[in-house]
Amino acid sequence: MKLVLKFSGKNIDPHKSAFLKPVVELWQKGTKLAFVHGGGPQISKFIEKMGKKPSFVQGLRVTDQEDMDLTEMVLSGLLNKALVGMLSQYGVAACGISGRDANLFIAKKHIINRENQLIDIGRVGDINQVNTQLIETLWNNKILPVVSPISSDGNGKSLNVNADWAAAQLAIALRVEKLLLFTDVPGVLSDPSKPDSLIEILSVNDVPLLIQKGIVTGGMIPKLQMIETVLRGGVEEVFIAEGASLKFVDQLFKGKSIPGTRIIR
Ligand SMILES: Nc1ncnc2c1ncn2[C@@H]1O[C@H](COP(=O)(O)OP(=O)(O)O)[C@@H](O)[C@H]1O
Ligand SMILES: CC(=O)N[C@@H](CCC(=O)OP(=O)(O)O)C(=O)O
Repeated sequence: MKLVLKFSGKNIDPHKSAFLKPVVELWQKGTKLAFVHGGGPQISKFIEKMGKKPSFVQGLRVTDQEDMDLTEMVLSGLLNKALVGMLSQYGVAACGISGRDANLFIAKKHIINRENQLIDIGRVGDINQVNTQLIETLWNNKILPVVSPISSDGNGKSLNVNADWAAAQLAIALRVEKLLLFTDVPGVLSDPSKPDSLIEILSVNDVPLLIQKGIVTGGMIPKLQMIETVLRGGVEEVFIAEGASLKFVDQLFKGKSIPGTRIIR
């Protein structure tokens, strides 16, 4: 079994490692795992420390060169290495890499087209090439890859890529069965103010309307925008849930439902 698992920054507490236990169990059972992580709140904290106000367009961070440097330090440095450290405490040999290592992710600059107006949000990228060689090498040596989404622009510089998109492109390139995205809400909600309005099964065809009607906003937009590409790319299922659902993940492989939203073709 092959899996890409993504944890958002909201799920990561560098001082508490218990949230990683289910990841360790999956890995120790022999699942081929690539662990992609975000770090949105942690990046924003450092940008604020510089006296700046973080800003987002369609759920993507507006990233000038100074923000890019901070983003790379926080994602590929601080958080990536904290995760590797916590996994090593559980006896797991993990290797922290970013999309820049061995050209894992090559990206081009992302331009937003809003009502026929092109909006430049700085050093933000879209991955257009994935080289999985490094991940395969790590797997072959029983080393768990921990992946920061910072990508190469193909000219030796970095681009800031949304961690959901990085996880999605990796899932397609590695031909995994499932892409599991863990966040701070129980899944996709039909009324975001009501945690009990969970949509348990969502068809990819319903996504444009959810965005158009304003039911899905903010960071949930980039999450859902890439799902059609992922499912077309051969991944069977995308699952969006709260971090706590990870401990039930075995059930998902037995075809049983667990708390969260399953998105299928
Ligand atoms: N319909 C919706 N259902 C669930 N969450 C939604 C919805 N619309 C907007 N959101 C927001 O999306 C957020 C998740 O996206 P984001 O903050 O980018 O997550 P992550 O940090 O996991 O990448 C939720 O915290 C919630 O505030
Ligand atoms: C372009 C863009 O928005 N990049 C994200 C990358 C981190 C991320 O996606 O982290 P979460 O999964 O915790 O949201 C950012 O700068 O916040």
